[in-house]
Parts: sequence; C-alpha cells; structure tokens
Amino acid sequence: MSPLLSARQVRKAYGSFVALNNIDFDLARGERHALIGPNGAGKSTFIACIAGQLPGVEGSIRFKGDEVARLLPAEVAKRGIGRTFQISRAFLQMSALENMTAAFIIASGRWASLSRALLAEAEDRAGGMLATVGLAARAGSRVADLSLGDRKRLEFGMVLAGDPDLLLLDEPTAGMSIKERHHLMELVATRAEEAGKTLLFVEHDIDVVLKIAQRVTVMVRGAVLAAGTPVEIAANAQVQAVYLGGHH
Ligand SMILES: Nc1ncnc2c1ncn2[C@@H]1O[C@H](COP(=O)(O)OP(=O)(O)OP(=O)(O)O)[C@@H](O)[C@H]1O
Repeated sequence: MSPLLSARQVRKAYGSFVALNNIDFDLARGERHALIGPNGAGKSTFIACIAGQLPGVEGSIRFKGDEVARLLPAEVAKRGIGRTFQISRAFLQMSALENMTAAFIIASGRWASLSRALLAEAEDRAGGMLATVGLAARAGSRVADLSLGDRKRLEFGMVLAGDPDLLLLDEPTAGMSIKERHHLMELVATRAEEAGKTLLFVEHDIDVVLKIAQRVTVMVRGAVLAAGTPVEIAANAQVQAVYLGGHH
C-alpha cells in the first residue's frame, strides 16, 4: 500500500543555517510513528513543515498522493492533517467544555453562521469528546485550573475534534511526570487506533517511545540517522552512540 505521507528531499534553512537537510520519510496509514533525536535535530521543524507552517520548504511532501509542501496551514488542515496547539492565554479563563465546543464549531466551518442548534450540537459533541479523553469530570473547570496532564488531554481532544487522518503531536508530554506521560500516550494510542488515525509524535522519553510507537525515525543534525521498529532502533549501534554519547 502506498504511504499516507511521503516526504522526499525535504530541506529547510533558517537564513544560512540548514535545519533539515534532504529528509526522506514515509508514514504508513494507521501507524504510530515516533520522531526522536537530540535537541536541535530538526524534529519540530519537520513537524512544522508537514503542517504548512514554515515558508521556504524545499522538496516534496505528498499526503494521500497530493503535494502539500507549499500549502498554507489552513489548506493542509482541510486535507486531513491536524496538529496540537497550546491553548492560548485568551482561552485559559474559559472552561474545558467551552474550549472543546469552540473546537467543534471551528471544525464544522460554520463559525460565521452560528445558530442555536449548531451551538447545541457542538456542545453535545464536545461533552462526548471530553469523556473520550477522560475529562468528563472537569468539563466545567477553567483551563487555567487544569493540571498540565489534563490540559494536554484537552488539547489532544481538540485536535481530534477536527477529525484529521493524520495527527501531529510535538512533544505532547513535555513537562509531565513519568506516570502522567505513560497515561497520556496510552490514551492517545488507544484513541488513535479506535478512530483509525495515523500518528506522528515527537517524544523525548525513550520508554514511552518504545512502548507506544510501531515505527521510529531518529534524526540528528537535520538528517535521518535511522528508521525502523522500536526493537531495531533500540539495537542500532549508531543510535546508541548518539544517546549514550552525551549529545542528548
Ligand atoms: N525560527 C528559527 N530561526 C533560526 N533557527 C531556528 C529557528 N527555529 C529553529 N531553529 C534552529 O533549527 C534547529 C532545529 O530546531 P528544531 O526546534 O526543529 O529541533 P528539535 O529537534 O525539535 O529540538 P528540540 O528537541 O530541542 O525541540 C535548531 O538548531 C534551532 O536552533
């Protein structure tokens, strides 16, 4: 089967600094794929390239066979690529339910013609999604009062509201305790599998990666060092050298 996403010779420079140097990368439909590597390897840059957030991306990124490398973020989203965002300050005073409702209204594309019926429907679906991500009991809580883990669950639910085929998660567990990290990523993996979503995530915790990912790509200094199953990657001498060699 042809890959859901296929990147070829992707290159991105910030001024004279080359952050991504001719990346080749394939993502199979339905797969949970982790992107790992030391700080500054280019992982976030690659995620941003796929999401259409960076100008001047060279090379090819095909999604469902179509070239998406130079589309705007909204166009990329429309084609079925969703990425998580930190909830912005303006929305922190709103409840979890209100944020999730907004996500469903935006996903419906009918923001401009908001009716009572649409609002009720969005609220209903938002309640269901909060339950799906384990936040039913926090529906009325202000986002500002949620724990980091609960906020990340909310952000994950909000990207699921857009019903993308491919979910991009850039360090979804940053700042969380080991236990919380495993809980969140188990939830993400289960929900992604149930909904038939493809998952590409950046994660620094190798234990989480080895448990959750079906395939792993290791990046170092803007290039792909290795790609394979978690077992292959864990046994790869070059990868071990990077992680044990003090570059991490
Ligand atoms: N807007 C920018 N302007 C200039 N250089 C940038 C910019 N964004 C990122 N870089 C540089 O590009 C390189 C890759 O950064 P990127 O954030 O993609 O790496 P990363 O693998 O995600 O790292 P981390 O694990 O620390 O998040 C780094 O050296 C970074 O300093």
